Amino acid sequence: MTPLMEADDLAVDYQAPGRRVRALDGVDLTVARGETVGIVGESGSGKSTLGSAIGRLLSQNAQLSHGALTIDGESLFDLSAVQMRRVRREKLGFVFQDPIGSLDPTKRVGAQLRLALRGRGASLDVTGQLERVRLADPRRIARAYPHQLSGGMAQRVAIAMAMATEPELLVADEPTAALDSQVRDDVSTMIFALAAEAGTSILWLSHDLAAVGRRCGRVAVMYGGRVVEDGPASEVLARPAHPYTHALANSAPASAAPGERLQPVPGRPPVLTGPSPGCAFADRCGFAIERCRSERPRPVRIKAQSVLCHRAEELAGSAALAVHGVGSAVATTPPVPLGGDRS
Ligand SMILES: Nc1ncnc2c1ncn2[C@@H]1O[C@H](COP(=O)(O)OP(=O)(O)OP(=O)(O)O)[C@@H](O)[C@H]1O
Repeated sequence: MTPLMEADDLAVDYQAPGRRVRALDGVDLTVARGETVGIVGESGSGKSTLGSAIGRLLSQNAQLSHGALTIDGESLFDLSAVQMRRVRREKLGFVFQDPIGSLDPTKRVGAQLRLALRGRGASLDVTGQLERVRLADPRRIARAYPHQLSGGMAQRVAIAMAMATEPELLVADEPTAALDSQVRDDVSTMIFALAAEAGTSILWLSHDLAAVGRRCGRVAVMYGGRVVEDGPASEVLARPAHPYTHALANSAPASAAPGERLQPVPGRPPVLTGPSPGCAFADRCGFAIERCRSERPRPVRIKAQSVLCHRAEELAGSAALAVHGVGSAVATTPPVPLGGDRS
């Protein structure tokens, strides 16, 4: 069956002053209908570029270098602007980190919600849409301007807009990172519940491994603009098969026992100016051999995981990649199931 979303060897560059930055260096990833996929990785690994590419919402200085991105079999970079707007309207929803910045500051919430819903086949019942995202006193909220809302309220409005048409895929780029910790969990729970009701797949871009492990069925780990490990969240986070996932999982806050110091991933992530000749993690990897620096790894299957590492088979199951903590947090909480396949 055609996957809902497929990135095939997707490479995207940014032209920055005086240099070119390769943000995506051959991403391979699929999202099936009804799946919840978390994308994790350090800053600069390419998560937001991938999320924006899915809506063809990349900044003007971005350029597709090669590869393809399809939604429901339609190749996004081959569509006209009109066709792309249709795909966005009918199939995609987006929620970003900065909720107030994603709303129009000059328009009342109700007016912009109505504008966003018009022509999208969604209910124009603005109050009802605000109630769905559990906003108390929706009439008052509809009359408010974005600056009169708290971050949590504004994010709920943005979620109402994104979910009103029951999109097939919701791309959520760190949607709770700017919120207070007590609101964060409520907002995440609500997004996953609304998606489950609507049968919407989720691509959840996040730094928070533990939250991804609790909420997503699958996790894709990005490094240097590639997906270096992909598989069931409980497996990837508890029994990583890529040295980078291992380092990341051990640096995640949930992996530290009380009083224990986190072990940051040693070194700094790369800023690529072109295709990486080998594994982009080689300079920071304790297991790297010469081949890692000169030959790009191809995907290897390790149990349910797909891994980009020359030494994955050798390292599989060894104590060298044991994770403390974050994996057990994941294993005890099954991900929220989605509402089923709409095809
Ligand atoms: N508009 C831009 N112009 C130039 N370079 C950019 C631009 N946007 C992103 N980059 C660069 O592209 C690379 C990937 O960035 P991206 O924002 O996609 O990563 P990320 O994993 O989402 O990071 P974060 O978690 O910090 O949001 C980085 O090296 C970043 O500096």
